Parts: sequence; structure tokens; C-alpha cells
Amino acid sequence: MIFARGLARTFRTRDREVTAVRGVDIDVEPGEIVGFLGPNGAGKTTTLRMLTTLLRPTSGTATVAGADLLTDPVEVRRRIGYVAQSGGTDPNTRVGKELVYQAEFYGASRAEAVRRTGEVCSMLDLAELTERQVKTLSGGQRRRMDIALGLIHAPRLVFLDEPSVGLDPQSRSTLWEHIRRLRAEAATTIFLTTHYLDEADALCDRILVMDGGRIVATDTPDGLKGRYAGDAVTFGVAGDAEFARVLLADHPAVQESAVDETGLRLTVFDGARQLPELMAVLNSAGMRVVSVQLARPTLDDVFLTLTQPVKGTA
Ligand SMILES: Nc1ncnc2c1ncn2[C@@H]1O[C@H](COP(=O)(O)OP(=O)(O)OP(=O)(O)O)[C@@H](O)[C@H]1O
Repeated sequence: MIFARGLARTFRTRDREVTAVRGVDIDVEPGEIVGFLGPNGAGKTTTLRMLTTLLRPTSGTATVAGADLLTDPVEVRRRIGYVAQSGGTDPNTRVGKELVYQAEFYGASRAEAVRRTGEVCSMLDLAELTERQVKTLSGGQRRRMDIALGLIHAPRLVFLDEPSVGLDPQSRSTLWEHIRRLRAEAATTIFLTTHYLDEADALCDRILVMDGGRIVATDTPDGLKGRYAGDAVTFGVAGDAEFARVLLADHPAVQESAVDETGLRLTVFDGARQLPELMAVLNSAGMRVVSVQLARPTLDDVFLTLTQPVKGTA
């Protein structure tokens, strides 16, 4: 659904050149929900704007929803939906009217526009709100309306730029349900940017992590956790914990080791699988293990492992 190779963008300011995106390859399969993560200034928005035809790449090629980004941007635009961070909808207009207008803008007849408005409203639980003025909607309802606008022409691929920013936890989880439903019921492919690692974890089949204009990792949320941030394993031992540490510190799966008041603390890649062997090493040296704890890493751990703070930014 997205096939991009070497996509790059440089901006020229008055006194210097800023390379925002340094040649990225992106592959997204039909029906996937893919999350785009990265610290401020990583190049996410610039990449999204290139993929949605709003910004011309300095170099590289891409096919988006089956159309060529460089030679056929008009067709790309017809085939995709783009939901920006804050909608520019007139606050006084009514929800249903705005959706019908948007469908007509994409070339639908009035009857077709009304039918399509009914469909998206039912999918996003907006059917009760079509007569409401936009300014009376709650934050969560407003975001759902923005998404409905992005879906009105039934695109096969939709880009969501930070979909749940500013929403309370309840509205966020409702929105996530709706995003999952879009994929389940309409087989829509979804490419979203987010700063919330829990959102990426809850929603995405795959995550691309961007840093310094490059994609530094691509994997499933669990794959990233397994690969880039080891599991925390804590052994309580009867006897000398430092001796236990020395026994295990050089084991190939052990990344870090330390002793504190809770016992021997290890960072272990693929901890659940390694645990029996680590215990066997201790047992065969005569150490008795009295307790074991295994904690999986969070995406925050992965994110901090993979991304570097940019100098000069907070
Ligand atoms: N029009 C522009 N002119 C000059 N520099 C720009 C322009 N747009 C973006 N940049 C620079 O390109 C880099 C990447 O910016 P971009 O907005 O793509 O990052 P981002 O990952 O979306 O960040 P955020 O999470 O803060 O939205 C930054 O250093 C930014 O200052």
C-alpha cells in the first residue's frame, strides 16, 4: 500500500540547509495499522507530508495506494485520506452537512454523499450527532468527525497525524476502538504518527521508529521490546549475590548485571526463554534461588534505547 525508496527532503533556510529526512524506505502492506514514532524534530511530519503529496521530496521514489507519488500526485490524493492534527472545519457548521459537503467535494452525487455520510457516521458512532454544530462536540467526538471527513471518499489508505492528542484516557480508548473497527469493517490501511508509546502498543501491528531523519527500527511492538530492550530478571539467592552475579555476567544473553538489596538484577534478552538456563547455572554452582521476577520492557524503554536526544532541543 506504501512502497517508498530513498525518500529525502532538505529545506533551505536563509543561512543553512536542514536535512529533515535522509532517505527512508517504507513498506506498508494492505490492511496494516502502522505507527510512526520518533522524538520532536525526527522528521515524521515531513515524511507524512511527502507521502500525502503536500511536500515534494528532494529525492527518492514512492508508490502510495497504487499511484506514483511523483508523476501522479493527483491520483494519490484521490485514493488516500489525510486527517491532520487540527481540523479547519467551520465551528458553526453542522456535522452531517459538513460530511455531505466533503463527499460532494470528492465528486459524489448528493444521494451518494448522503449514503456515504450515513456509513461513516455509523462506523464512528456519530449518527446521533449529525445535527449538532461542530463547536458543540466534545474533544473525542470532534476527533471522530475529523476522521470521518478523512474517510468520506472511502480511501483504502488513511494517514492520521497524532489522532488522540489532547484527549482524556476514556476518549482515547474509545477512539482506538474506532480505529480498530475501521480496519476490521472497511479493511482500511492506517498509517499514524503518535508520541504516545502506549497508543502505538495498543493499536499498531508494526512500528517504525524515526530519529534524526532516518528510520532506526521497524518491527512489531513485541518484536521491538524483545530486540531492543532486555527483560528485567531479578533473582533472590540464598548466599553471596555477588558470586551469583559473577557466574552469570558473561552469559551471552545477559546484557547487564548488578546486585542490590532485592538480589541479583539482570537485563536479559528474551528473558522468559533464558530463565531455565540461568537458573541451572546458579544451581549447578550450588546457589539456591529463593525468588525469581521477570518484567517485560515497555515501549518507553525501547524508545529511549533507540533514540538520542537532539542537541539544543528540550
Ligand atoms: N519548512 C521548513 N523549513 C526549515 N526546516 C524545517 C521545515 N520543516 C521542518 N523543518 C526541520 O526539519 C526537521 C524535521 O521536522 P519534522 O517536523 O518533520 O519533525 P517531526 O518528527 O514531525 O517533529 P514533531 O514530533 O515535533 O512534530 C526539524 O529539524 C525541523 O526544524
